[in-house]
Amino acid sequence: MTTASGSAPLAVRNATLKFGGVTALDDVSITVNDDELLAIIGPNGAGKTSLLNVTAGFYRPQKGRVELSGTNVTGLRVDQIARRGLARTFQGTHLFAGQTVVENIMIGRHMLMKSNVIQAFFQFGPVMREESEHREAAEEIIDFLEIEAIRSRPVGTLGYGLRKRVDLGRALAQEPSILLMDEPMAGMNSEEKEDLARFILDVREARKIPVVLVEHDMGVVMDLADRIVVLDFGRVIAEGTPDEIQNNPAVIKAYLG
Ligand SMILES: Nc1ncnc2c1ncn2[C@@H]1O[C@H](COP(=O)(O)OP(=O)(O)OP(=O)(O)O)[C@@H](O)[C@H]1O
Repeated sequence: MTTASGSAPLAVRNATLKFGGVTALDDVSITVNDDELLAIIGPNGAGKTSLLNVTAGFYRPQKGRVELSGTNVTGLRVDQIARRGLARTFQGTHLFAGQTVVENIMIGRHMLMKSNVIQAFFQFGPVMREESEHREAAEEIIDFLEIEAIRSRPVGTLGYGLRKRVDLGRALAQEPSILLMDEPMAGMNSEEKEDLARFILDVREARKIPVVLVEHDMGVVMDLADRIVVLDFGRVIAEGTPDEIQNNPAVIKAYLG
């Protein structure tokens, strides 16, 4: 399935990324279709985070390209790609520990704000209206993620599972058309994993956006993914449904070494 324009929401085409002598990605191509959850798995050092970083504009591949709905975005800055609808959550979290939950979620909204300081000076009314619309959107996300009780707490005082949920809230506040999640379950206990898995399913239901999930927890991957791409030593070694991947000899070999 593709968008109305006939292009997939995200395509990475023949990306090669090298760090000195290390080839992190070697001619990697992936396509993410409308409304699907694509998981990217592979042993440590396989290139999963590098692939997300190339996609989000943190790294520019030496070869290949990244397309969002058919538009080449290779070489654009991270914020330019984010404004084109790509949001991500991070390994660990990228939140401001001293700021409250609401403030951190509002940071995601700022990406969308039209007003600048000069407008704020001359056009108080419209700017206030815009600000209040963004506050309302942030409040909806807080409801959706069931974090009302902690809305005024500094993020640094929260446990890991809740911080990850706020990070998801910050990403959703950007109103993305595609969401990348980098090892969201790492460091979580099983209850926190179940909670986050439920929210990922809810996001898909409510927003109808594709999600790209890099994750080591195979139980989570097999439960959530529509399709899986397997990387090993920077190359795609398999691609298929969870059933196909679990029975793929090349995948079993990569994991068992
Ligand atoms: N900034 C960097 N500088 C140098 N080498 C890097 C850098 N980032 C990644 N690499 C190397 O690129 C390769 C792929 O790393 P990457 O982090 O993408 O793998 P990964 O599959 O995400 O691993 P993990 O599951 O351990 O997070 C590794 O050999 C890694 O050491």
